[in-house]
Order: sequence, then C-alpha cells, then structure tokens
Amino acid sequence: MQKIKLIATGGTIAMRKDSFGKTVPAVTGHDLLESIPELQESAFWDVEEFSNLASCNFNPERMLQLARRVKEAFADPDCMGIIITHGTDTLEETAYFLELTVKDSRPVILTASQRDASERDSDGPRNLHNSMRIAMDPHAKERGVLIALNEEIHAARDVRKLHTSHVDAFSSGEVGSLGSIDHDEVLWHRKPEPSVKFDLPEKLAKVMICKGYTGMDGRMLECMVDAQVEGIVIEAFGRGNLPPEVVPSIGKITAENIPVVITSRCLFGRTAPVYGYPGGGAELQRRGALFAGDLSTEKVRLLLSIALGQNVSHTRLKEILSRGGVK
Ligand SMILES: NC(=O)C[C@H](N)C(=O)O
Repeated sequence: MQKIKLIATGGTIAMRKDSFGKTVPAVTGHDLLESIPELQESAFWDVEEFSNLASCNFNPERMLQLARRVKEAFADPDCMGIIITHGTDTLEETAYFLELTVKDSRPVILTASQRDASERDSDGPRNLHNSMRIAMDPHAKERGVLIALNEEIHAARDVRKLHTSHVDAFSSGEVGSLGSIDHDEVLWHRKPEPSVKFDLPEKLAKVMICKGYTGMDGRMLECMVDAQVEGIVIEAFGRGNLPPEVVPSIGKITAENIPVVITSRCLFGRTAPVYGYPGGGAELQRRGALFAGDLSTEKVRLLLSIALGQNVSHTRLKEILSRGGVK
C-alpha cells in the first residue's frame, strides 16, 4: 500500500457545532480519517496532529514550522505525497508559503471544507477523499503545491478564496484550475508556471500591507515605518495607481531602502506603471515602488517576507516581482 502523510492543522473541516450552535475546533486528523473507511483501506496513513486551529491563527512563523515538517516528511522515500487539512480563510497563504519553500517534486495537497463536520452534507470528507486520489496519482508530481476543493485542483500561486460560505469558494480566475476530479479519476488540464524557490528561511522579515482607498494619504505608511517595517505592500487601484497625496511618503520610504511593492485591488490582471499623471503607476515607479504583476497582495507579502529575511538584493527582488514570482 502507498504511504501518504496527513498533517492536520485545523479549519472548518476539523470543527463541529457546540451547544450554542457555533462552529468550533473539535475533530482531529485521526478522527477525520476514521470517519472515511475507504481512505484507510486504500493507503497507509501517517497522521500528524500539527494543530487544531482556525486558520486566522496562521502566521508566517507557523507556516515556516509547517514547511519544516513537510521537508522532514519527504525525507522518507516511501512517502507518496502529503495532504494538509487547513482552514479556508488563509489557505491560499499557507499554500503559497509552501510553494515558495518546498523543493520536492512529490505532491503537497492542501484541502479544507466550508461546511463543518456536524453538517450532514459537509464537503470535508469528499475533499479529503479527492486529495487522496491526487496524492496517489503519478501525474501529480511537479505541479507545485496543490489546493483540492469542490472537485477542483488549483495552483497555490493562482488560487483565491472568493466566497465566504459556498463550497465552490475557490477560483484561479483567468488562468483556471490545474485539473479536476471526475468520480475517482484525476484529470489534469495544465501544468502551472514554476515558482521561484527559496531555502527554508532562518528569519522572516516584517512586511505589512496597506490598502489603497480614495482620500488616502501617506500617514498609514509612515506609521508602518515607525513600527520597524522591513517591506510594504500597497494594494493600489486598477493598474497600480494611488491618490497623489501618498506619493511623497513612498519616495521617503524607498529612500530608506524599505521596498514598497504595488499590487492591485482588482482581482484579475497585472499591475504596470502605465499612467503618467500624479499618483499614476509611472510616478510611483519613479519614486522607487516595485510592481508585482498579477500576484495577490497577500502572496506578495509572503514572498517579500521570505526574500528580505534572506537578504535577497533589491535588483533580484525587482526581477522576481516583475515575473510575479514565476521562476
Ligand atoms: N471554512 C473554513 O475553514 C473557515 C474557517 N474560519 C477557517 O479558516 O479556519
């Protein structure tokens, strides 16, 4: 029998309703497996109870611990693949952290559910079962870190949670999913662009996010500098534009060698310094801001946190971001 590692971290997939009808952590990784006899019969499972937390508790340090556990699990040549159960709220962040730091070609699959384990039609068991099918599929290798929910397989770089409660909450937007599950068959549509890879960091840099809004000025950014920030991601408008009042602060901050990276509050499309009016992307670029293509704000923040923690040069960082983190 093939060996699969299951790392349980928590999320709604591991929750039940309490006596007040509120959803709280209650189910272990072992419980999850035991609830689906077909899983136990199909593979040899090595289960690790990493945590039982809602995913709002995940931070980059915890993601790093998880990345270390993944590396250790892959030291076992018999391990076919790793399935990680996780909350959906921040799943795309943990998946992308692993995407940037796991170098093994074997599949790492993150799965979750939108309906807790006390719901009669919870999506958890099906998502876990599908993840096992992916882990056992010989074609799952070399596709980066995968997200499996709602019969779909997504790439860590591209996926976003778009709906707060529906089971089809995740989407890869314009580029689409990597594959799907049809009954017990795994169907692959494409291979993802490979991501830039980093060694497991010893240190993570403090990177903060600021969202652009009408009437904004630079005070929030300057507060971040006072809080010893090492990098800032600004989720700007459209192609990467901001109110002109923000521009002087961007110049001041980049002059202190603190990278400022522009992303977009639009869900799809790339940022680019195409507008030359005050506050336009071209002016932000002249003041030293970098652009990160179509990579989401949260993912740029993680990439920056890892890269700056390893003293990646400004030139290299600019190059990595200009390719949206693609190798
Ligand atoms: N569906 C979920 O898993 C959401 C939950 N609040 C979490 O992220 O932990």
